[in-house]
Amino acid sequence: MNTILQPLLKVENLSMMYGDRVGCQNISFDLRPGEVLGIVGESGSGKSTLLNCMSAQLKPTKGAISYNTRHDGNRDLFTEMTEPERRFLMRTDWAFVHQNPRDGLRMGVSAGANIGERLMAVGWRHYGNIRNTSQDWLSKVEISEERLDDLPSTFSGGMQQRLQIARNLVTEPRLVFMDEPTGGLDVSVQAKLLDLLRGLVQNLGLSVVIVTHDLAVARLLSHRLMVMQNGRVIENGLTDQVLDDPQHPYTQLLVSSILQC
Ligand SMILES: Nc1ncnc2c1ncn2[C@@H]1O[C@H](COP(=O)(O)OP(=O)(O)OP(=O)(O)O)[C@@H](O)[C@H]1O
Repeated sequence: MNTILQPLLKVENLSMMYGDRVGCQNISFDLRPGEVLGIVGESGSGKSTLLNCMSAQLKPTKGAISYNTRHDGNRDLFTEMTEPERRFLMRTDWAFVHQNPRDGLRMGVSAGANIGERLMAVGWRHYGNIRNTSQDWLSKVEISEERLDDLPSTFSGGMQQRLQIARNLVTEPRLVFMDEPTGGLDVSVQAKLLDLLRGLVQNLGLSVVIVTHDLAVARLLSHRLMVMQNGRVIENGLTDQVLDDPQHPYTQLLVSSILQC
């Protein structure tokens, strides 16, 4: 069988409860290689809970999540992988872009070290190569190479976010989780960042799960869209289809509220 066509990530009947409170409930879907999946919904609908479970940062109360590993095929994240194996995945095959770049960067070390550190985590040792690759990635995310030795705290919010993206993508992960990557930025900065992200995702053929409350971001980046409400997925389909012809009343409301803005 051609492994390329197999799902990279498989989520089956996933539920997460916080005591009596529902985080997310009965969620199932596959993520294929090279696919960008957008998750939208109002605040408190369960988007972050789902993203955190999928990225193994939160152990679901029920259900299964399996990942098609490079060497051992499909493995369940929680019943078949150990904690060190999950952490290794996070440093190598996976990446996580946080809404607040401060959560994804080390603010006390230089921009170059932020990028180089990820390379060292996957075994790079040659200082010159690490520095050159870090420099290349700075320019890929449109930051002047002269800023290589500067601390991220001397960067603007948009630059910090681009640095976080460089740090995450430098090791060529197969799967990238993004939590509101353009949230908290000015509209003009957002547009530029979105353009950059779209180019990188296409060129690198990344599989991405992106949580956003912004339908314009979802439309621009994602192939497929899941709409969440009260912890459940209420609509799921190709992005254009969901946004142009929403079936669920809540999605219709969401789409029409954007059109009225
Ligand atoms: N650590 C927690 N303890 C208890 N309840 C939680 C916790 N985290 C989330 N919840 C609850 O789970 C539900 C889903 O929250 P979640 O943060 O996943 O939503 P969200 O769609 O990501 O919201 P937002 O867009 O505001 O980040 C909410 O009812 C929330 O109150």
